[in-house]
Amino acid sequence: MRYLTAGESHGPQLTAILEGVPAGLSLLKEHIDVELQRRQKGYGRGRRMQIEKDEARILSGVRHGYTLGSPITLVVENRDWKHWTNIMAIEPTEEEEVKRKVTRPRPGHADLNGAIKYGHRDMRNVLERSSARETTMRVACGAVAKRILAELGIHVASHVLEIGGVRAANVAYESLEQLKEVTEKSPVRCLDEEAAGKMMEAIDKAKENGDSIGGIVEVIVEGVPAGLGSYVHYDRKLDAKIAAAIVSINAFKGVEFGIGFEAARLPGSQVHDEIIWNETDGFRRRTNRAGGFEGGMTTGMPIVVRGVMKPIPTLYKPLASVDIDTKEPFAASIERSDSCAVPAASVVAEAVVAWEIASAIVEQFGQDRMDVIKENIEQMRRYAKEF
Ligand SMILES: Cc1cc2nc3c(=O)[nH]c(=O)nc-3n(C[C@H](O)[C@H](O)[C@H](O)COP(=O)(O)O)c2cc1C
Ligand SMILES: C=C(O[C@@H]1CC(C(=O)O)=C[C@@H](OP(=O)(O)O)[C@H]1O)C(=O)O
Repeated sequence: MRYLTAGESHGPQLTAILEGVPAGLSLLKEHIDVELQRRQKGYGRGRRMQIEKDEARILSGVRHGYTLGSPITLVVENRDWKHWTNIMAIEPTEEEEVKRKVTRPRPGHADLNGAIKYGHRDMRNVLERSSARETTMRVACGAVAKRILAELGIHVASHVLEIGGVRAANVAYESLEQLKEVTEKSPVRCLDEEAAGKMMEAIDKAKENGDSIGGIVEVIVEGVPAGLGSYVHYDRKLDAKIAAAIVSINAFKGVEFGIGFEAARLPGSQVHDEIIWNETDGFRRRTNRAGGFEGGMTTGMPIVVRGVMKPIPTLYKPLASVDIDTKEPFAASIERSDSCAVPAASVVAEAVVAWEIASAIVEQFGQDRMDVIKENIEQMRRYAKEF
């Protein structure tokens, strides 16, 4: 499966075309809208999220509630477009252009590199597309992937582990259902209520100071059979694909699986997961420090992947920059901005991970039909149990 997204942040709409989604998947607009709304929540976001009410329209590839196997087109309207029509669609006079042009690149955003790469003297032509508004469509595509996974008994959830240096305690959760219940109620999508309060304080403080903060999110996937992905080529390793998907999210700079970077500091005896066997479950691991991957393939244990999000680049107290026209030093331009988008980004992380896993399943277990995929995956599960 693959998808492309299109659309400017302040243009009329966002579009995604999804290719290779199997036929016979039950898919309703509501399945997508629930996920879009989850992405819009989260403490620390700016005023834009009060303007937008993201909902999807399904324009192709679905009939009477089921996918057809043909390309699926999804669109989401930008409500903010009506405030930006002038700037986005009407050609300015020379005088207006000088006033409107964005010429002061923000450190940490795509402005300067994008302007150099595409030859734009008005960096609005860069920021419109480099904006994380695009993650709306990644969540829409992820919602379709989650529908595939749910039909196969595979479930995805996420939570926020850290914001601005405040770390959640290792709160054990009973099940993914319970984890979802708690995180959906938390304004910062955190399992640890006490830490959540401190995270919100840290966000308030950053905002007051005209600053921004980042954090760490964790995505967990349960029910994935062993042997998904492959060790035979670099580009068939599923953990590598997931790592790329996480780092492709705007402002994500690092990724780890299981105990992650901690593995560098521990001896092998405390890193690798011992193999056990019993009649009912077949092979399992005693622990899951590997986070569900060995050799680019799933182990059958839950997938646990974390992503690091840097602080938002747009600061109300802007950093030093240089005007690209005058070459004079200036404070970078101030665009309306979030102070922290880590909770929202955890929903995006879920979506991109779900997409990679669903794609690997469709590729490995029969590409065209949901019923065939279901049968094949059940057969693989039986085979692994009896192995
Ligand atoms: C959900 C979400 C919301 C974001 N909101 C903002 C924002 O309001 N202002 C901003 O400057 N950057 C925001 N970002 C981050 C930028 O889009 C990102 O830093 C920029 O595209 C540069 O890419 P890079 O940080 O991956 O190098 C957001 C990111 C995400 C995931
Ligand atoms: C619009 C979204 O996020 C935007 C991501 C973003 C950026 O630079 O990445 C900048 C802000 O855009 P604006 O200047 O219009 O407020 C965020 O609001 C969204 O998540 O839907």
